[in-house]
Amino acid sequence: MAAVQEYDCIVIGAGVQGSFTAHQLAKNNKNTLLLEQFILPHTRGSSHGQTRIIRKAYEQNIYTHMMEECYKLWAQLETDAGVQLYRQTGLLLMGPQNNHSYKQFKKNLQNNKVPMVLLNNDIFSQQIPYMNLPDGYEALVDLTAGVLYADRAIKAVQEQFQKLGGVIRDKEMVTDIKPGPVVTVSTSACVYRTKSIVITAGPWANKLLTHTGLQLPLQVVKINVCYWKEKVPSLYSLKQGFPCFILTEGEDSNHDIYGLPSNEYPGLVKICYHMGKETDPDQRDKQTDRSDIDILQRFIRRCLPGLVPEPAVVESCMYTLTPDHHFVLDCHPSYSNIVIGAGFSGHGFKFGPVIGKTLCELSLGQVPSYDLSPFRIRRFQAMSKSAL
Ligand SMILES: Cc1cc2nc3c(=O)[nH]c(=O)nc-3n(C[C@H](O)[C@H](O)[C@H](O)COP(=O)(O)OP(=O)(O)OC[C@H]3O[C@@H](n4cnc5c(N)ncnc54)[C@H](O)[C@@H]3O)c2cc1C
Ligand SMILES: O=C(O)[C@@H]1CCCC=N1
Repeated sequence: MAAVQEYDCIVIGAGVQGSFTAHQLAKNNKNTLLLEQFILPHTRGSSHGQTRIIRKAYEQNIYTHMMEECYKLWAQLETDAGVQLYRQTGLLLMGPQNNHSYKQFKKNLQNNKVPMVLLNNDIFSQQIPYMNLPDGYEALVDLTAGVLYADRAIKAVQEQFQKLGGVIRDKEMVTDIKPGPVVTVSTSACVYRTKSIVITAGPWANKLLTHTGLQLPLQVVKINVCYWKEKVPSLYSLKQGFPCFILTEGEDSNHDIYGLPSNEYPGLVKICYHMGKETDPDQRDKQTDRSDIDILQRFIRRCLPGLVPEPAVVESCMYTLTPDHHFVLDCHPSYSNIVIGAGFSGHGFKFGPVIGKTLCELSLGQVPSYDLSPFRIRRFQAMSKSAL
């Protein structure tokens, strides 16, 4: 039988959040192990794929504030790794006139002096040809926004972690956690002992937390990641200057619709609905609901006449939603040496560097750089069922 191995810290889950957390711990001279259940890279969680939107446009000040530092940390990673991870495109935000959420986005951008432009109907048609602004909608552009090259980013941060002596073990599923002043972590291959653990297991968070007697009010949904063909190649391409976009609360939908310019698959534009149907993460492909695609087709027929209104490619990804769609960044209520990063609710990628820094601070018992009250577990109160 293999000897029990010891680490200062073990991070469980090598998606974007676990990878940045492990890197940050290694930067703080902690002997760190990053465990991943699947062979890396894989496409079965929430962090795979080539692109994600990065933006400062948020309704809540805390996110815009965190993004200030995130942009700097993304740039630092680009320099350290010698790869381009960010491409500025701007983010076109469209919302119904007098809509509370849209007004809040605008106000928050203005309060934070984020470079942006307001588009009236005439300017909209000049600046964003081949797109129709829905009747009664307003539009603005967050000029700081753009595309993150997601799969490159994860590879880069994992390589930086390993350069600092960090260890990644993939194809090693955590099967048990025994809390205590020293935590015992059992996997499909080994047993480890460590002073502290960080759980960044994405859609599997509650499955892992069972071992610690905690369940969070998380809902896992499958997202149909749809790519739509341009009728004329490059009409909506990154090279032609087409921006990322978000349509807040579409005319016939309760959730946002968002898109990125064609780039990763030439001639195909990624446009998705910001909600999906519930799934067990281990049974993702059994969830075959496509009602979101009907909503997207109606939107595309009305607003993007240069796209074929039938998805050319549909891939799968998962969101792990909290009831308020804010993250969980906290210590376990009963064990201060178990730190949890979960519930990134479909908008966590861009925050990876700051999430990593924050979870590392919690793990080291340091005062967090940000006010974490919106992200604390206690906000769920009655909802979180602690078996302790
Ligand atoms: C379609 C889609 C579009 C998105 N668009 C954007 C966007 O434009 N901008 C943005 O900022 N965000 C976006 N997001 C959200 C963002 O991608 C997620 O918030 C982020 O990837 C979550 O990362 P994570 O590390 O928490 O989870 P994951 O990436 O799922 O990582 C968790 C990891 O833990 C591993 N794991 C779980 N259980 C175990 C175990 N027992 N043992 C070992 N390993 C385990 C899993 O295999 C997995 O690799 C999008 C998400 C999706 C799905
Ligand atoms: O986080 C993002 O920017 C994207 C787009 C809006 C909905 C969710 N993810």
